[in-house]
Amino acid sequence: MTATPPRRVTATTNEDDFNLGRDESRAVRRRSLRLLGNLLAPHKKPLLVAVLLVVTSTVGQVAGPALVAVTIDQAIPALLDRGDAGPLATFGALYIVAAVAGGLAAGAYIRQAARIAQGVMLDLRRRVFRQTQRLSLEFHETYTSGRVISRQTSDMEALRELLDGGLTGVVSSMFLMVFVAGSLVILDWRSALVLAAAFVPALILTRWFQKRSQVFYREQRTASARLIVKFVETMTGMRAVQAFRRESTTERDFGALSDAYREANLKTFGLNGRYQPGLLLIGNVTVTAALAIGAWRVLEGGMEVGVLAAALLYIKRFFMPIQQIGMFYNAFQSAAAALEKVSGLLAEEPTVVEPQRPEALPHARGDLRLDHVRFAYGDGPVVLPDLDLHIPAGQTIALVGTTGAGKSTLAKLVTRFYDASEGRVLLDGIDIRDISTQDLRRAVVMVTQEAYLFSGSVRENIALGRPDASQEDIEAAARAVGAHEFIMRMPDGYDTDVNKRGGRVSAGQRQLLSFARAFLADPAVLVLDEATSSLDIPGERLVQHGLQTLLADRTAIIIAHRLSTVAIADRVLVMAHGRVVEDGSPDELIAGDGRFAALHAAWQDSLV
Ligand SMILES: Nc1ncnc2c1ncn2[C@@H]1O[C@H](COP(=O)(O)OP(=O)(O)OP(=O)(O)O)[C@@H](O)[C@H]1O
Repeated sequence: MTATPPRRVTATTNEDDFNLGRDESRAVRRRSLRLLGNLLAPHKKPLLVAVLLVVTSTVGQVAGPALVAVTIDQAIPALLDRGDAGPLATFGALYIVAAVAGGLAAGAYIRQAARIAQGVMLDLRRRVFRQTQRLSLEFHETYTSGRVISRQTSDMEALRELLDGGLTGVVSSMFLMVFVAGSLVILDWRSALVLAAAFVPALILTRWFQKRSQVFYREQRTASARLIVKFVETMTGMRAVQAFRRESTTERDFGALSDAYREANLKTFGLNGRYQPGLLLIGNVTVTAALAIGAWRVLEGGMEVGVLAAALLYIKRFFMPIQQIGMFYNAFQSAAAALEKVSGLLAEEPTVVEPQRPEALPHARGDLRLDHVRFAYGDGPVVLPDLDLHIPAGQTIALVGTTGAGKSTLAKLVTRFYDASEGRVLLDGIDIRDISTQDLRRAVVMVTQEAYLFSGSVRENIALGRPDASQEDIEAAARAVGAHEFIMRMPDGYDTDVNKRGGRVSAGQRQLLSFARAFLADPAVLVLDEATSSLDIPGERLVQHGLQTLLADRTAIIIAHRLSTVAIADRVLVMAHGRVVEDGSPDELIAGDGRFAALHAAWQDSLV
């Protein structure tokens, strides 16, 4: 028995686990913080300005109670005892100045923070988009598009919510707490001791809340991502869902996932429902205790009334921001969990890497060689054990074989969507890993079954691989593959929008458009996954004719599903279990008694 190979761990491997181990959790946190630091780095100066503004506004706020104390203890007695209104006017004016300066600075701080936050979001959105395009096909085949979508939508939204409102509040709250505590120590250290005693249970409660909510918020993010994945999957697979009457099953699954999401949300709210009243209670008890002790000290003559009033105001103010922090903790946890996921996606590395020192290949001839290629997807079983193959320039190969034989895999290796696990793929004698992606993509083009059309005009869709192509070139390509006539019959000809009414094309027409696209790109090697859908006979003839024009003079590998395609090939390769089991011209193989001869006979039978 062979031992199972260890699971390959990449940055996104553990993103669905919301109960991470201690080390893993730390590593994930560190990764998010690194990303955050990286995102904030270009905003150092604006950040400094924001800090100065928040400090100014906090000083304005903490000045209030201190001014109340001196007003009660000095200014009012001065007026009452000596009829001197001077101190009252001075302290009153100072109070107004502090309030106005604090308010203005707070406003400016909010605007400054918003500017930084929007800058960070813009940068992050772009990074995620760039990264998803940079990552290799291997990543996209395992990390579903729904997940990428939830990274770019709901996770971004969570971060935006935090940066737009929450964070600004939390930062100013924290400053306020520190300044209030400092002022209280200066004003009356005994009252500060009462506050310090209350701070301990508040801290314990906050820590308890933090720990549990971290798990709950991860759970919430995961549940929300699962919901989006399910939704996107159902929408993209709507035809299959309806064709196989899967509506009730998918609805049930979606319902269960929605329910899990609701549960996850409820858990976080439940936690908050205990945390906030807890804090409120601690705050009120502290104010009461400070009042009782203070009143006793005032009676004993150890404390002035104004100082007591100011101390009580400070204590009340100290607990206000904790509550605010508690409230924003929601947004913070959500955003932290979102940042963890986004940072995981950003930390992924493409499996197919651009060569360090690429060899130039501006004009490939199209000579292909697979030199003892061995291949497995990730840690999976070996799909191609040992493929040794030479395809001279200009040859048209038809690949046939049972399903799962490895035909598409071979195509993905030749186009370098994946790299061989062992052995080499050579184009004109150069290892394709040493050819720059740009040269390789120009030399080798893959036409897939789905013949994907992007929103836009027919012209733009044909010119996909050569956006600077002239109208003449585009039209010539369309004429060559036999697409010109039907394009001209469309409402706006080449300018018809493929997503609008009248721009909808049939499966065969779609294929012709993708042939025109490939013809215009003019690669030396063409890899073509023939559509399995059967076309009507005129449609098939049209496509066949287009295909023949497209193939002329280039090296071509066609994953063939039609007998007519095999007939135009120079050479047929029959694959089974990742090996080439028959190799020869169509005529040679038909004359023999191998698999292809049997397949050919069956095909012919199906045609009569
Ligand atoms: N992305 C992937 N990850 C893991 N295994 C894969 C992946 N794609 C294909 N395989 C496996 O590799 C093997 C070969 O698949 P491949 O798609 O190359 O076959 P094929 O000959 O093109 O089949 P078909 O004619 O049905 O398209 C199959 O066993 C398949 O399960």
